[in-house]
Amino acid sequence: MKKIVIIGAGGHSKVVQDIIRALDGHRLMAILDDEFKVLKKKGELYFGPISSFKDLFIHFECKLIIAIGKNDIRMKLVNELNLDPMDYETVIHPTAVIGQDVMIGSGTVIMPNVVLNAGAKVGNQVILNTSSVIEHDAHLKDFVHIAPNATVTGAVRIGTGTLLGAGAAVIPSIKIGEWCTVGAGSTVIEDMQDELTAVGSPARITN
Ligand SMILES: CC(=O)SCCNC(=O)CCNC(=O)[C@H](O)C(C)(C)COP(=O)(O)OP(=O)(O)OC[C@H]1O[C@@H](n2cnc3c(N)ncnc32)[C@H](O)[C@@H]1OP(=O)(O)O
Repeated sequence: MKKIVIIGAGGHSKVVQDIIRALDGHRLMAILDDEFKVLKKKGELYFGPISSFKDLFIHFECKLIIAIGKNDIRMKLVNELNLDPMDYETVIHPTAVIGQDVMIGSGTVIMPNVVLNAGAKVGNQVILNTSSVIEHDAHLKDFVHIAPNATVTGAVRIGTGTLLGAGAAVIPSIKIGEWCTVGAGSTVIEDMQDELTAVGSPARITN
């Protein structure tokens, strides 16, 4: 039975907790967030500040998930914790459909009803949120978040830390840079350089 420690106690964490409960062979052991001051067991679960993961790692063989939706904060924490990628659990909801020759990085969370098609590559600490579709041969770098119902079509490239908003779509072979934001419901039909925001259909740059 894999023991799972979740960092983060917000809305995204609630969904990740549900996924762990839905997975055979996994047991949720702790929720860590700096809103908790000291490590304490309540019922079946430990609650404590983020730093208390070290105590848990000493006493138990466990894996960590950073369940924080904001890409920059997730990256900051990964850098601060400086752990081996093997210390992070990669989570795939049982209803997700995963194609052949797919690569999925460490700490990545794949939510219910996601479709990840053949030849896709997904980096570390990525969120593929509920019912998103990642088509064949698309490549997503680390810390990307594909929000619910968004569609990444064939051979698209998405850079580190980019958020594709809920229900957004990207047409085939488009390249989106690092730390971009695509508004909810928008349609990206042209390449985007780093650190840009685009909204609308077709999506237009707003910064
Ligand atoms: C499980 C979960 O909940 S996952 C959550 C995933 N998150 C999302 O999907 C949210 C995505 N975020 C958005 O769509 C936001 O609107 C952003 C980031 C694109 C823009 O946010 P802000 O910077 O606060 O922009 P603001 O609201 O001031 O709008 C700026 C302009 O863009 C327009 N705009 C903003 N968002 C959109 C959008 N999604 N589509 C079209 N136009 C938009 C506004 O109407 C406004 O236009 P105006 O200048 O003509 O009045």
